[in-house]
Amino acid sequence: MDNHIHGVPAVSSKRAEAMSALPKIKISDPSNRHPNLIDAFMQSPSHQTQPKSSVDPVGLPFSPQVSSSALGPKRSASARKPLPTSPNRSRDHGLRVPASAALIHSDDKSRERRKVIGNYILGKTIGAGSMGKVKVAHHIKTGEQVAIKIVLRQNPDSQKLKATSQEALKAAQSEKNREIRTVREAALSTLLRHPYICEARDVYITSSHYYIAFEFVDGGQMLDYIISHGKLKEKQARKFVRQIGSSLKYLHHNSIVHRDLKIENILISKNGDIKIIDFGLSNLYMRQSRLRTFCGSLYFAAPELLSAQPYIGPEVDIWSFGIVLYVLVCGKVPFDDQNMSALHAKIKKGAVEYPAYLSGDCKSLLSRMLVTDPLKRASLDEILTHPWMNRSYDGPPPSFAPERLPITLPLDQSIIKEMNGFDFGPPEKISRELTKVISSEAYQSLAKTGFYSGPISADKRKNFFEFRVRHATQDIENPILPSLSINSNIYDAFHPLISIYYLVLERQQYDKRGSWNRYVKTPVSSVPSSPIQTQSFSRSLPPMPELSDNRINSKGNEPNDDELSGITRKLSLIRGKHSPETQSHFSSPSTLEKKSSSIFRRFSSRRKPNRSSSSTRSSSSTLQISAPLEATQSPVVPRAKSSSKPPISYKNKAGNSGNIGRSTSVREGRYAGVDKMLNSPINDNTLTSGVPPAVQHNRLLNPRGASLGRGTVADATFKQKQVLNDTMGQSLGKHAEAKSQEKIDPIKPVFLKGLFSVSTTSTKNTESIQRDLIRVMGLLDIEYKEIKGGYSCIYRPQGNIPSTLPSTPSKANFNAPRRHPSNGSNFSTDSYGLVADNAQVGNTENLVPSVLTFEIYIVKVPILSLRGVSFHRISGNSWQYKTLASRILNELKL
Ligand SMILES: Nc1ncnc2c1ncn2[C@@H]1O[C@H](COP(=O)(O)OP(=O)(O)OP(=O)(O)O)[C@@H](O)[C@H]1O
Repeated sequence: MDNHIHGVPAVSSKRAEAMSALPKIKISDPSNRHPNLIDAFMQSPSHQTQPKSSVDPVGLPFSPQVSSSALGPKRSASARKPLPTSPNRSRDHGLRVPASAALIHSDDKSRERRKVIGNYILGKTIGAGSMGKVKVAHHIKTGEQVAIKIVLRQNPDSQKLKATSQEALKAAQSEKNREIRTVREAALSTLLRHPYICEARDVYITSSHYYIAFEFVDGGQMLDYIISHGKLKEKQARKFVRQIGSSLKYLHHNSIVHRDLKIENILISKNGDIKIIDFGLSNLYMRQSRLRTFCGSLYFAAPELLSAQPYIGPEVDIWSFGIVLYVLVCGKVPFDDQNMSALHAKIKKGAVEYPAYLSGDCKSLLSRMLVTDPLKRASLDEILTHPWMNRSYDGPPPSFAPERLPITLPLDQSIIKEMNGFDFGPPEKISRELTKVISSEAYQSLAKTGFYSGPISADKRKNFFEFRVRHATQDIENPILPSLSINSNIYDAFHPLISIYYLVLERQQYDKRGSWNRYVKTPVSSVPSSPIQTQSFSRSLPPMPELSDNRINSKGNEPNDDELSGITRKLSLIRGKHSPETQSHFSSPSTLEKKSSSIFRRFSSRRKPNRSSSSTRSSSSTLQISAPLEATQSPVVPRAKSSSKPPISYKNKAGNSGNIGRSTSVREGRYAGVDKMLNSPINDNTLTSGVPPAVQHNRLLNPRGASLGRGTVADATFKQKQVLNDTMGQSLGKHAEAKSQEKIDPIKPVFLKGLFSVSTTSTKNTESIQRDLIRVMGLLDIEYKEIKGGYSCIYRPQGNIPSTLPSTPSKANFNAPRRHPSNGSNFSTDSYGLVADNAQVGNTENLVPSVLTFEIYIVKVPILSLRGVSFHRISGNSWQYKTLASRILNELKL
């Protein structure tokens, strides 16, 4: 077993020196492990224009004397969606950033000291997962809001690397794998262009962290949506489901499998469309090959993953898609149990209960998706053409894949050079392999016989089939999925190298033209006689530490990664440019969905005025939540206790139990191993490596909420406190001081596209809702403090959260997962494999539920004279959170 971490030299001693040498993206060591990255930046316009001290990307103070001209490299023009500086705009997460960079520098007071990463000023934490934290940030120049995912890098000085124990090796491997995933996520997210997929704007790498800046999706999480609405009407769900289907079609078409599709990874944009996030577990697939990383989130994981059966890829997304559909239309997961092994068994058995209210078509579709045998499970095409999917629509959702022409030789080396981050190896190797694929009989014969997107003729089918079968007999130990055995389109996941070649080419073309011709899908009927002409763009990648050889084998019992090429990994960095034209495309993807059954129509059709005039956002409606409270930082507010306990500040509580749990994904989960480990005792020593505090907490305390994220964190408690502090956005040192009701500002208009249901809106006035909220938070022992527009909350469960009180039946049509408080047991949660690696199943009563952090906003719907509450989860187990939010709604009696 190779436990050496390649290409990761020590950096700490030269960090300060390098900081002053590199102006914008400071790589800590001149002999850094990312020479390509350094080169790229040194050659970039940003380097030439920026004074040395302008920005410290690793969180050092923003230098006030920097001139505005030094702000942000021109080429990193991630300003597709410049935001107004209106104080009325939607949740700003506690950070005010003027659109003019000069404003930022006009004041050299210490209060201007902010954390800056590249072109972005970091704000508060808006999410936390197994990979790390996600913070809101604003572009220094444009004010554009982004969400920056921050992932810890492996510390080359880590003692773990020198240790020889199995546990240390495992931990080191785990960190390494986390890095690989991060790089892959960055590489993919910067290449993908789809209206329903969250796109990365920039990637920054420092000696200690990765920072991936994503477009900010500000309509909330689908999970919150479900909490607000309960289950959705099928018509409403259809819109979302079609969008998810469209995204998957695009991904699979490009040889990409998401592998972590779940309700938490679906966000809603301001204009009411979905955005899929979190490509941390995604990978490239090949029809002739099998993936062997058994990862995902347990509730959403396909049965074959639990049995550690190698898989092609798309089929596991389809299962997860089925679970998501079920959650949307039923308001609960189809397989649930507090006992881990029982839950595994249920998923593997796949017996789904369909509520009587589901339509026949919906049941029919679900029953084709939630098929335990992947060979019999519906293909994506079958799903997308299913009658339920197309009711009231003209046809299946489009993939939004751009028009493509066949690739011809010689290859464009500028593209090859940019095909980094996917473990393809050096350019020469990529070139060699790709040439082989293109020269293959199968590819050539398809190229000659034409390119078709519709049903294929028997002859063509035969060609394809023969090709597949030939390869199958050589490479595949399992039968090929019928739905994947035949290509109906040469561009459809023919080979990962081809897919990435196209994606890079399209990115280059986009960068060159500033437009993205993705919506014109014209069947190509001829083969070009010359190579595809391309323009290069900068996509420089630092080298990635090589994977060690201790990959999982097909038995699923070793750390592993997918094996597509098995060659040296390269880090990837893309600095994509984005143009307004693209934004205009993306601002209204729904226009392509001709008969969208928008659940938002109710509001959007009525209201157009009164939006922030400076807004350049294209959304047809604007979510504007303004503070009922003072805009300045408010002191920590005690619970308005109805109980006799004294108010407790965050600080007091965080010091005791600042653990954040969250339902997360199994980063390298081995569900097969899970089964084996079900009776293993918890071993703390194996848990902490490199995993964010939330995850560590989950690992320690929450068998089903844990994640197999990687990395090292030596002092979990400290980090947990840090996360809490960050999460809460201000220091925790102050004692609580109740705010009087008079301090509440009138709520400014909020315009929400259907984000409310009867359960979350009310004709009550603001003060009344606030009073109720404080009462309920006190009742439920929820710590809170006032923030702009609402409350920032921490819940540290002492026991279970009853989903309802007998006396207060839920108004929300919400079916929380069963969490029985009896016998003092705690929740078990919604995740996932690692847990089982460390937990004693059948002993769930010993598990401690995770801490939940979330926000509650009081909002106003002006035309309807309604007020309401809106939830936003920051961290903690999704289903516990869902239960708690439901309970709050019940008690509020809006
Ligand atoms: N682009 C975005 N816009 C707004 N919020 C985001 C964005 N990306 C992530 N978030 C928030 O951060 C949370 C964590 O993000 P993400 O799922 O990517 O992290 P993770 O560490 O990979 O999580 P997990 O362990 O569940 O896989 C999300 O649930 C969401 O609330």
